[in-house]
Amino acid sequence: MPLLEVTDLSKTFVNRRGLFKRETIEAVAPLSFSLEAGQTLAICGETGSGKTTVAKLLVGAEVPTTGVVKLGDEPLALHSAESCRSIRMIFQDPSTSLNPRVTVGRQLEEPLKLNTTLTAAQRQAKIEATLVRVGLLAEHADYYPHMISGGQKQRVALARALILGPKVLVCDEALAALDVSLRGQILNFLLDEQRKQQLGYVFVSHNMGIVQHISDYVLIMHHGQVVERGPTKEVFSNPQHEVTKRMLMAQNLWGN
Ligand SMILES: Nc1ncnc2c1ncn2[C@@H]1O[C@H](COP(=O)(O)OP(=O)(O)OP(=O)(O)O)[C@@H](O)[C@H]1O
Repeated sequence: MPLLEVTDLSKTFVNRRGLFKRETIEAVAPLSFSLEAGQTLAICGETGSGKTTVAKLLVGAEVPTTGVVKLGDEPLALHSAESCRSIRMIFQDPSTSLNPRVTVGRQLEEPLKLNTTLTAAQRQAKIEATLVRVGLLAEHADYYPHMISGGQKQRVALARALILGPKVLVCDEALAALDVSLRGQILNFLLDEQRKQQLGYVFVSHNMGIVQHISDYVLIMHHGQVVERGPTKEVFSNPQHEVTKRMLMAQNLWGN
């Protein structure tokens, strides 16, 4: 049985234009896919293709127009404790996703307070262990975000995503803001965690180099539709759709 099974997930936004006019945007046309434990599915596409909307639908940050997300054989209810614990998201820019006025420790404690029955001492121990797990120090719990570097902030974001022991991580351009060497370190960490914990990753990115390195399967989106899908190796070595070819060529990964 797949770890995550998505059936006919779609999102249509309705924007008001003036008093009487409405404009509908089909950001994601009905989309189905499944993800096995320990595997990575990449969702790629150019700007505005619907990638981020898919990521937000998976973690319940947007309400779907249609569709079901199942974790194992259970449909996930929006904002249920189970979905908050099991599917966690890492955003592109940790400097905007971390609260500048709250210490790292308190930001990590928040999901524990909301989703577990751990005592204060148990929460503290969990926070320190998780900071060490992502390559930081226990003392970083007392720091404010402005006191640490961009790479360390991304590790805090990882710690916050991992602290509840999720089964699926959704990474939306999570490495885009990092320089190449930090990106390599975080990528290796993600791959290591995946191997140890059998995590499933949904990796949203327009960086085809990273996608090639990290993913087993790939979906290419264009204007809300999936235009190409398959095992990453096959799609990258023999792209069929114009958009896939264009993205690979633009990043010197095909046809040169
Ligand atoms: N809250 C919203 N209200 C109205 N339209 C929206 C909303 N969020 C996204 N859209 C529209 O849905 C479409 C898909 O947007 P989305 O952000 O998912 O694309 P994307 O592929 O992630 O793009 P990018 O790489 O630029 O982040 C776009 O046309 C966008 O303008």
